[in-house]
Amino acid sequence: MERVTGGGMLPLVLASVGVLLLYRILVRLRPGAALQDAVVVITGASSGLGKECAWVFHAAGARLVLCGRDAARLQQLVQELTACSTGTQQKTHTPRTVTFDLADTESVDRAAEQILKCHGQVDVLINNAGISYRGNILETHLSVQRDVMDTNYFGPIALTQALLPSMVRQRSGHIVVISSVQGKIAIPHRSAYAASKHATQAYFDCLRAEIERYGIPVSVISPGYIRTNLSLNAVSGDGSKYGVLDKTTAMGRDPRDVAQAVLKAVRQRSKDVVLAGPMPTVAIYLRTLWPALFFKLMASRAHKEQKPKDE
Ligand SMILES: NC(=O)C1=CN([C@@H]2O[C@H](COP(=O)(O)OP(=O)(O)OC[C@H]3O[C@@H](n4cnc5c(N)ncnc54)[C@H](OP(=O)(O)O)[C@@H]3O)[C@@H](O)[C@H]2O)C=CC1
Ligand SMILES: CCCCCCCCCCCCCCCC(=O)OCC(=O)COP(=O)(O)O
Repeated sequence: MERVTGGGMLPLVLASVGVLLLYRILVRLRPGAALQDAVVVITGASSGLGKECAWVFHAAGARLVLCGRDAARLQQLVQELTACSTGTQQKTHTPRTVTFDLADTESVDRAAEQILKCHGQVDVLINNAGISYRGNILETHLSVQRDVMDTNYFGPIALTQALLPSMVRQRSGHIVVISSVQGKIAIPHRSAYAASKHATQAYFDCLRAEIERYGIPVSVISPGYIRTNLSLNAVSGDGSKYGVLDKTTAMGRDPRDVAQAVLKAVRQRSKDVVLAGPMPTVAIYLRTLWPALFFKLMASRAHKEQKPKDE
Protein backbone atom coordinates (compact mmCIF):
# COMPACT_ATOMS: atom_id res chain seq x y z
CA MET A 1 0.00 0.00 0.00
CA GLU A 2 1.29 3.51 -0.85
CA ARG A 3 2.20 5.60 2.20
CA VAL A 4 1.20 9.26 2.34
CA THR A 5 4.31 11.09 3.49
CA GLY A 6 4.38 14.44 5.33
CA GLY A 7 5.28 16.22 2.07
CA GLY A 8 2.35 14.61 0.25
CA MET A 9 -0.17 15.58 2.93
CA LEU A 10 0.19 19.37 2.63
CA PRO A 11 -1.20 19.72 -0.91
CA LEU A 12 -4.04 17.38 0.09
CA VAL A 13 -4.95 19.53 3.11
CA LEU A 14 -4.66 22.76 1.08
CA ALA A 15 -6.84 21.30 -1.69
CA SER A 16 -9.50 20.23 0.88
CA VAL A 17 -9.52 23.68 2.48
CA GLY A 18 -9.79 25.24 -1.00
CA VAL A 19 -12.74 23.02 -1.94
CA LEU A 20 -14.45 23.84 1.39
CA LEU A 21 -13.96 27.60 0.91
CA LEU A 22 -15.23 27.40 -2.68
CA TYR A 23 -18.30 25.49 -1.48
CA ARG A 24 -19.02 28.13 1.19
CA ILE A 25 -18.64 30.95 -1.37
CA LEU A 26 -21.00 29.16 -3.79
CA VAL A 27 -23.57 28.65 -1.02
CA ARG A 28 -23.42 32.38 -0.24
CA LEU A 29 -23.72 33.35 -3.91
CA ARG A 30 -26.72 31.04 -4.47
CA PRO A 31 -29.81 33.21 -5.12
CA GLY A 32 -31.78 33.61 -1.88
CA ALA A 33 -35.29 32.22 -1.62
CA ALA A 34 -37.81 34.87 -2.68
CA LEU A 35 -40.15 35.88 0.12
CA GLN A 36 -42.38 38.32 -1.75
CA ASP A 37 -45.92 36.85 -1.50
CA ALA A 38 -44.62 33.67 0.20
CA VAL A 39 -46.98 32.27 2.84
CA VAL A 40 -45.04 32.31 6.12
CA VAL A 41 -46.55 30.80 9.29
CA ILE A 42 -45.02 31.95 12.59
CA THR A 43 -45.94 30.32 15.91
CA GLY A 44 -45.47 32.31 19.12
CA ALA A 45 -45.91 35.53 17.15
CA SER A 46 -47.45 37.46 20.03
CA SER A 47 -44.15 38.35 21.71
CA GLY A 48 -40.37 38.17 21.75
CA LEU A 49 -38.58 36.58 18.82
CA GLY A 50 -41.80 35.52 17.06
CA LYS A 51 -43.08 39.09 17.05
CA GLU A 52 -39.79 40.39 15.62
CA CYS A 53 -39.85 37.64 12.97
CA ALA A 54 -43.34 38.89 12.04
CA TRP A 55 -41.88 42.38 11.47
CA VAL A 56 -38.99 41.24 9.25
CA PHE A 57 -40.97 38.72 7.17
CA HIS A 58 -43.83 41.22 6.75
CA ALA A 59 -41.35 43.84 5.54
CA ALA A 60 -39.97 41.26 3.07
CA GLY A 61 -43.43 41.02 1.48
CA ALA A 62 -44.53 37.69 2.95
CA ARG A 63 -48.18 36.72 3.46
CA LEU A 64 -48.09 36.03 7.20
CA VAL A 65 -50.19 33.67 9.27
CA LEU A 66 -49.52 34.63 12.89
CA CYS A 67 -50.19 32.01 15.58
CA GLY A 68 -50.44 32.18 19.36
CA ARG A 69 -52.88 31.61 22.21
CA ASP A 70 -53.91 35.23 22.72
CA ALA A 71 -56.16 36.46 19.90
CA ALA A 72 -56.18 40.08 21.13
CA ARG A 73 -52.37 40.35 21.16
CA LEU A 74 -52.15 38.86 17.67
CA GLN A 75 -54.78 41.35 16.40
CA GLN A 76 -52.87 44.20 18.01
CA LEU A 77 -49.74 43.09 16.13
CA VAL A 78 -51.68 42.91 12.84
CA GLN A 79 -52.78 46.51 13.38
CA GLU A 80 -49.21 47.66 14.15
CA LEU A 81 -47.81 45.88 11.08
CA THR A 82 -50.44 47.21 8.69
CA ALA A 83 -50.20 50.75 10.12
CA CYS A 84 -46.47 50.76 9.37
CA SER A 85 -46.88 49.36 5.85
CA THR A 86 -48.65 52.37 4.39
CA GLY A 87 -46.31 54.44 2.26
CA THR A 88 -43.60 51.75 1.88
CA GLN A 89 -42.24 50.71 -1.55
CA GLN A 90 -42.44 46.97 -0.82
CA LYS A 91 -45.79 45.34 -1.51
CA THR A 92 -46.98 44.00 1.86
CA HIS A 93 -50.01 41.96 2.92
CA THR A 94 -52.38 42.17 5.87
CA PRO A 95 -51.42 39.23 8.12
CA ARG A 96 -53.96 36.57 9.10
CA THR A 97 -54.14 35.05 12.59
CA VAL A 98 -54.90 31.57 13.93
CA THR A 99 -55.32 31.07 17.68
CA PHE A 100 -54.52 27.73 19.33
CA ASP A 101 -52.63 26.13 22.20
CA LEU A 102 -49.68 24.03 21.00
CA ALA A 103 -49.73 22.05 24.24
CA ASP A 104 -53.21 20.79 23.32
CA THR A 105 -51.96 18.51 20.56
CA GLU A 106 -55.56 17.43 19.77
CA SER A 107 -56.34 20.97 18.59
CA VAL A 108 -53.28 21.23 16.35
CA ASP A 109 -54.80 19.34 13.38
CA ARG A 110 -57.78 21.72 13.39
CA ALA A 111 -55.42 24.71 13.58
CA ALA A 112 -53.41 23.34 10.64
CA GLU A 113 -56.64 23.18 8.58
CA GLN A 114 -57.38 26.82 9.47
CA ILE A 115 -53.81 27.81 8.56
CA LEU A 116 -54.08 26.10 5.17
CA LYS A 117 -57.44 27.76 4.51
CA CYS A 118 -55.85 31.23 4.88
CA HIS A 119 -53.98 31.10 1.54
CA GLY A 120 -54.37 27.49 0.32
CA GLN A 121 -50.71 26.68 0.96
CA VAL A 122 -47.77 27.17 3.32
CA ASP A 123 -44.33 28.10 1.97
CA VAL A 124 -42.43 28.57 5.24
CA LEU A 125 -43.38 27.22 8.67
CA ILE A 126 -41.45 28.86 11.53
CA ASN A 127 -41.89 26.76 14.69
CA ASN A 128 -40.90 29.46 17.17
CA ALA A 129 -43.31 29.23 20.14
CA GLY A 130 -41.83 27.83 23.30
CA ILE A 131 -41.66 27.94 27.06
CA SER A 132 -38.72 27.58 29.41
CA TYR A 133 -38.35 26.00 32.82
CA ARG A 134 -36.38 26.47 36.02
CA GLY A 135 -35.97 23.74 38.61
CA ASN A 136 -34.18 20.99 40.37
CA ILE A 137 -35.07 17.52 39.00
CA LEU A 138 -35.56 16.15 42.55
CA GLU A 139 -38.32 18.71 43.14
CA THR A 140 -39.91 18.76 39.69
CA HIS A 141 -43.31 17.18 39.09
CA LEU A 142 -43.40 14.74 36.19
CA SER A 143 -46.42 16.66 34.86
CA VAL A 144 -44.17 19.73 34.39
CA GLN A 145 -41.67 17.67 32.39
CA ARG A 146 -44.61 16.50 30.21
CA ASP A 147 -46.13 19.97 29.81
CA VAL A 148 -42.85 21.48 28.60
CA MET A 149 -42.41 18.59 26.13
CA ASP A 150 -45.98 19.18 24.87
CA THR A 151 -45.40 22.88 24.15
CA ASN A 152 -41.81 22.69 22.88
CA TYR A 153 -41.75 19.30 21.19
CA PHE A 154 -45.07 17.49 20.60
CA GLY A 155 -46.95 20.67 19.60
CA PRO A 156 -44.40 21.78 16.97
CA ILE A 157 -43.97 18.27 15.55
CA ALA A 158 -47.76 17.79 15.40
CA LEU A 159 -48.10 21.07 13.48
CA THR A 160 -45.19 20.16 11.19
CA GLN A 161 -46.67 16.74 10.43
CA ALA A 162 -50.10 18.27 9.76
CA LEU A 163 -48.72 20.83 7.29
CA LEU A 164 -46.06 18.67 5.65
CA PRO A 165 -48.32 16.66 3.28
CA SER A 166 -49.39 19.90 1.54
CA MET A 167 -45.71 20.89 1.09
CA VAL A 168 -44.88 17.45 -0.28
CA ARG A 169 -47.79 17.74 -2.76
CA GLN A 170 -46.59 21.14 -3.96
CA ARG A 171 -42.94 19.85 -3.97
CA SER A 172 -41.82 23.00 -2.17
CA GLY A 173 -41.82 24.56 1.28
CA HIS A 174 -39.44 25.19 4.14
CA ILE A 175 -39.58 24.02 7.75
CA VAL A 176 -37.80 26.16 10.36
CA VAL A 177 -37.54 25.46 14.07
CA ILE A 178 -36.22 27.74 16.78
CA SER A 179 -34.31 25.43 19.07
CA SER A 180 -31.64 26.73 21.47
CA VAL A 181 -28.00 26.32 22.43
CA GLN A 182 -29.68 24.04 24.99
CA GLY A 183 -30.64 21.74 22.13
CA LYS A 184 -26.92 21.03 21.79
CA ILE A 185 -25.75 21.10 25.42
CA ALA A 186 -27.69 20.42 28.61
CA ILE A 187 -27.10 22.77 31.53
CA PRO A 188 -28.26 22.15 35.13
CA HIS A 189 -31.72 23.23 36.34
CA ARG A 190 -33.13 23.24 32.80
CA SER A 191 -33.94 19.49 32.46
CA ALA A 192 -37.40 19.88 30.89
CA TYR A 193 -36.33 22.69 28.56
CA ALA A 194 -32.99 21.20 27.47
CA ALA A 195 -34.62 17.77 26.94
CA SER A 196 -37.35 19.31 24.77
CA LYS A 197 -34.78 21.20 22.69
CA HIS A 198 -32.52 18.13 22.30
CA ALA A 199 -35.58 16.16 21.12
CA THR A 200 -36.40 18.99 18.72
CA GLN A 201 -32.89 18.91 17.25
CA ALA A 202 -33.05 15.14 16.75
CA TYR A 203 -36.53 15.10 15.19
CA PHE A 204 -35.81 17.90 12.72
CA ASP A 205 -32.41 16.38 11.79
CA CYS A 206 -34.27 13.16 10.90
CA LEU A 207 -36.92 15.13 9.01
CA ARG A 208 -34.27 17.03 7.00
CA ALA A 209 -32.80 13.78 5.72
CA GLU A 210 -36.22 12.27 4.96
CA ILE A 211 -37.71 15.18 3.02
CA GLU A 212 -34.68 16.38 1.10
CA ARG A 213 -35.92 14.39 -1.91
CA TYR A 214 -38.99 16.66 -2.10
CA GLY A 215 -36.87 19.81 -2.16
CA ILE A 216 -38.09 20.91 1.28
CA PRO A 217 -35.25 22.26 3.44
CA VAL A 218 -35.24 22.07 7.24
CA SER A 219 -33.47 24.80 9.24
CA VAL A 220 -32.70 24.26 12.92
CA ILE A 221 -31.76 27.57 14.55
CA SER A 222 -30.10 27.46 17.97
CA PRO A 223 -29.79 30.87 19.62
CA GLY A 224 -28.09 31.75 22.86
CA TYR A 225 -29.78 34.17 25.29
CA ILE A 226 -32.20 36.67 23.68
CA ARG A 227 -33.76 39.71 25.40
CA THR A 228 -37.40 38.51 25.59
CA ASN A 229 -39.95 37.42 28.21
CA LEU A 230 -38.81 33.78 28.07
CA SER A 231 -37.54 33.60 31.67
CA LEU A 232 -40.49 35.65 32.99
CA ASN A 233 -42.88 33.14 31.37
CA ALA A 234 -40.87 30.07 32.43
CA VAL A 235 -42.49 27.36 34.53
CA SER A 236 -41.00 26.17 37.84
CA GLY A 237 -40.71 22.56 39.01
CA ASP A 238 -43.99 22.74 40.96
CA GLY A 239 -45.91 24.11 37.97
CA SER A 240 -46.02 27.72 39.16
CA LYS A 241 -44.80 30.61 37.01
CA TYR A 242 -41.11 31.47 37.58
CA GLY A 243 -41.84 35.14 36.91
CA VAL A 244 -38.29 36.54 37.02
CA LEU A 245 -36.48 38.39 34.26
CA ASP A 246 -33.10 36.69 34.60
CA LYS A 247 -29.94 38.73 34.11
CA THR A 248 -28.83 36.33 31.35
CA THR A 249 -32.09 37.04 29.48
CA ALA A 250 -31.99 40.79 30.10
CA MET A 251 -28.39 40.89 28.80
CA GLY A 252 -29.23 38.68 25.80
CA ARG A 253 -29.15 39.56 22.11
CA ASP A 254 -31.62 42.01 20.65
CA PRO A 255 -34.52 39.90 19.28
CA ARG A 256 -34.57 42.12 16.16
CA ASP A 257 -31.04 40.97 15.28
CA VAL A 258 -31.99 37.34 15.86
CA ALA A 259 -35.07 37.79 13.63
CA GLN A 260 -32.79 39.12 10.87
CA ALA A 261 -30.61 36.02 11.30
CA VAL A 262 -33.74 33.83 10.95
CA LEU A 263 -34.64 35.68 7.72
CA LYS A 264 -31.11 35.09 6.41
CA ALA A 265 -31.28 31.39 7.32
CA VAL A 266 -34.57 31.10 5.40
CA ARG A 267 -33.20 32.94 2.36
CA GLN A 268 -30.04 30.77 2.35
CA ARG A 269 -31.90 27.58 3.26
CA SER A 270 -29.34 27.00 6.04
CA LYS A 271 -29.52 23.59 7.68
CA ASP A 272 -28.18 24.27 11.16
CA VAL A 273 -27.38 27.68 12.62
CA VAL A 274 -25.94 28.44 16.06
CA LEU A 275 -26.40 32.08 17.05
CA ALA A 276 -24.27 32.32 20.15
CA GLY A 277 -21.19 33.96 21.59
CA PRO A 278 -17.79 32.33 22.17
CA MET A 279 -18.51 30.66 25.56
CA PRO A 280 -21.59 28.65 24.48
CA THR A 281 -19.83 27.82 21.20
CA VAL A 282 -16.79 26.47 23.07
CA ALA A 283 -19.14 24.58 25.38
CA ILE A 284 -20.82 22.87 22.39
CA TYR A 285 -17.44 21.66 21.07
CA LEU A 286 -16.28 20.68 24.55
CA ARG A 287 -19.36 18.45 25.01
CA THR A 288 -18.20 16.37 22.02
CA LEU A 289 -14.42 16.65 22.20
CA TRP A 290 -13.84 16.55 25.98
CA PRO A 291 -17.06 15.38 27.63
CA ALA A 292 -15.41 14.63 30.98
CA LEU A 293 -14.40 18.28 31.38
CA PHE A 294 -17.80 19.49 30.23
CA PHE A 295 -19.58 17.27 32.80
CA LYS A 296 -17.25 18.54 35.58
CA LEU A 297 -18.01 22.16 34.66
CA MET A 298 -21.76 21.48 34.65
CA ALA A 299 -21.59 19.69 38.02
CA SER A 300 -19.74 22.62 39.52
CA ARG A 301 -22.30 25.01 38.04
CA ALA A 302 -25.15 22.93 39.51
CA HIS A 303 -23.47 22.96 42.91
CA LYS A 304 -23.00 26.73 42.84
CA GLU A 305 -26.56 27.42 41.69
CA GLN A 306 -28.34 25.25 44.23
CA LYS A 307 -27.22 23.01 47.04
CA PRO A 308 -29.52 19.98 47.46
CA LYS A 309 -31.73 20.10 50.60
CA ASP A 310 -30.00 17.15 52.30
CA GLU A 311 -26.59 18.88 52.45
N1 LIG B 1 -35.16 34.19 24.93
C1 LIG B 1 -34.10 33.38 24.88
O1 LIG B 1 -33.10 33.57 25.61
C2 LIG B 1 -34.10 32.24 23.92
C3 LIG B 1 -35.26 31.79 23.32
N2 LIG B 1 -35.21 30.71 22.49
C4 LIG B 1 -36.44 30.18 21.89
O2 LIG B 1 -37.09 31.21 21.17
C5 LIG B 1 -38.47 30.88 21.06
C6 LIG B 1 -39.32 32.13 21.33
O3 LIG B 1 -39.20 32.45 22.70
P1 LIG B 1 -39.07 33.98 23.21
O4 LIG B 1 -39.54 34.90 22.18
O5 LIG B 1 -37.73 34.13 23.74
O6 LIG B 1 -40.05 33.93 24.47
P2 LIG B 1 -41.49 34.65 24.73
O7 LIG B 1 -41.94 34.10 26.04
O8 LIG B 1 -41.38 36.09 24.58
O9 LIG B 1 -42.40 34.10 23.56
C7 LIG B 1 -42.90 32.80 23.57
C8 LIG B 1 -44.01 32.70 22.57
O10 LIG B 1 -44.48 31.35 22.55
C9 LIG B 1 -45.89 31.34 22.64
N3 LIG B 1 -46.36 30.17 23.37
C10 LIG B 1 -45.95 29.76 24.60
N4 LIG B 1 -46.63 28.67 24.95
C11 LIG B 1 -47.51 28.39 23.95
C12 LIG B 1 -48.48 27.40 23.74
N5 LIG B 1 -48.74 26.44 24.65
N6 LIG B 1 -49.19 27.41 22.60
C13 LIG B 1 -48.96 28.37 21.66
N7 LIG B 1 -48.06 29.34 21.80
C14 LIG B 1 -47.33 29.36 22.93
C15 LIG B 1 -46.25 32.62 23.38
O11 LIG B 1 -47.52 33.06 22.94
P3 LIG B 1 -48.81 33.27 23.90
O12 LIG B 1 -48.31 33.25 25.32
O13 LIG B 1 -49.39 34.57 23.46
O14 LIG B 1 -49.65 32.13 23.53
C16 LIG B 1 -45.19 33.59 22.91
O15 LIG B 1 -45.60 34.25 21.74
C17 LIG B 1 -38.72 29.73 22.04
O16 LIG B 1 -38.80 28.51 21.33
C18 LIG B 1 -37.47 29.73 22.90
O17 LIG B 1 -37.16 28.46 23.42
C19 LIG B 1 -34.04 30.07 22.19
C20 LIG B 1 -32.88 30.49 22.73
C21 LIG B 1 -32.80 31.61 23.65
C1 LIG C 1 -11.43 25.29 28.91
C2 LIG C 1 -12.41 26.35 28.62
C3 LIG C 1 -13.76 25.96 29.06
C4 LIG C 1 -14.81 26.89 28.60
C5 LIG C 1 -16.14 26.22 28.63
C6 LIG C 1 -17.11 27.04 29.31
C7 LIG C 1 -18.39 26.35 29.54
C8 LIG C 1 -19.37 27.41 29.87
C9 LIG C 1 -20.75 26.91 29.85
C10 LIG C 1 -21.58 27.85 29.05
C11 LIG C 1 -22.99 27.47 29.15
C12 LIG C 1 -23.77 28.32 28.20
C13 LIG C 1 -25.23 28.10 28.36
C14 LIG C 1 -25.96 28.93 27.35
C15 LIG C 1 -27.41 28.67 27.47
C16 LIG C 1 -28.18 29.42 26.44
O1 LIG C 1 -27.68 30.25 25.72
O2 LIG C 1 -29.47 29.09 26.39
C17 LIG C 1 -30.32 29.78 25.49
C18 LIG C 1 -31.72 29.62 26.00
O3 LIG C 1 -32.48 28.87 25.43
C19 LIG C 1 -32.06 30.39 27.19
O4 LIG C 1 -33.13 29.82 27.89
P1 LIG C 1 -33.19 30.00 29.49
O5 LIG C 1 -34.57 29.59 29.85
O6 LIG C 1 -32.16 29.09 30.07
O7 LIG C 1 -32.94 31.44 29.80
